[in-house]
Amino acid sequence: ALLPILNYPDPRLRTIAEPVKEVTAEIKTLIADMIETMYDAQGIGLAASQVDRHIQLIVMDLSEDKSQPRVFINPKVTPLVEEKQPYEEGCLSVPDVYDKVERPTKVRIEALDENGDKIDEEVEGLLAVCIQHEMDHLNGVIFVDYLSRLKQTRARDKVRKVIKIREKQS
Ligand SMILES: O=C(O)C[C@@H](Cc1ccccc1)C(=O)SCC(=O)c1ccccc1
Ligand SMILES: [Zn+2]
Repeated sequence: ALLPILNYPDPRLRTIAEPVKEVTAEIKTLIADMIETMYDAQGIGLAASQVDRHIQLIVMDLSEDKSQPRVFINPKVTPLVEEKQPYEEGCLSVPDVYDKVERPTKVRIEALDENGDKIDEEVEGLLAVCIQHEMDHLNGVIFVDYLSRLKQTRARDKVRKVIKIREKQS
C-alpha cells in the first residue's frame, strides 16, 4: 500500500528512530509498502522516518529499471576516508528542492537485510551518498539542515507551494 510521506518542516521528521528488535511479519509488510511508496514517489531511497514510522529501517533501489530494491535494518555507517565530495541531493520530504551537500566519499555500511542476515560493505558513489542521506533521516536530520538559513527558508516556501498544487490536483 502507498504510505503518506511526511513533508519538511514536519516536526515528526525530527524523531530519532529506534532499533528494530525482530523482523516481524508487520515489518515485512512495512518494507513492501515503503518500496512501493519509494517507486511511486520516483525516489532512490526512503527511510521509515519519512513515513512516520520511527524504527531504523531504510529501503533503496539505485537500479535503472527499479528491479533491485535493497533493505537495511539497524544500519551503521562509518566514513572510511576524510575526503568529502559534493553531490546535488534531493529529498522526497522536501519536494522540488535540490542542492549540493558534501559527504565522505567512501563509507562502510553494517546492517541486517530483510532476512536478518548481516550486511557489511564498503561503498562509494551514489550508494554512499544515499545511505548517508537515509541515515540522517533516522537521526532526525534533513539535507536542507546543511544549507544556509536563506536556502532553508526558500525550501520551506517551495514545499508549501508544491503541497498546495498537489492538493488541488487530488
Ligand atoms: O528523501 C529520500 O531519502 C530519497 C532521496 C534519496 C537521495 C537521492 C539523491 C541524493 C541523496 C539522497 C531521493 O530519492 S531524491 C529523488 C531522486 O531520485 C534523486 C535526486 C537526486 C539525485 C538522484 C536521484
Ligand atoms: Zn530524504
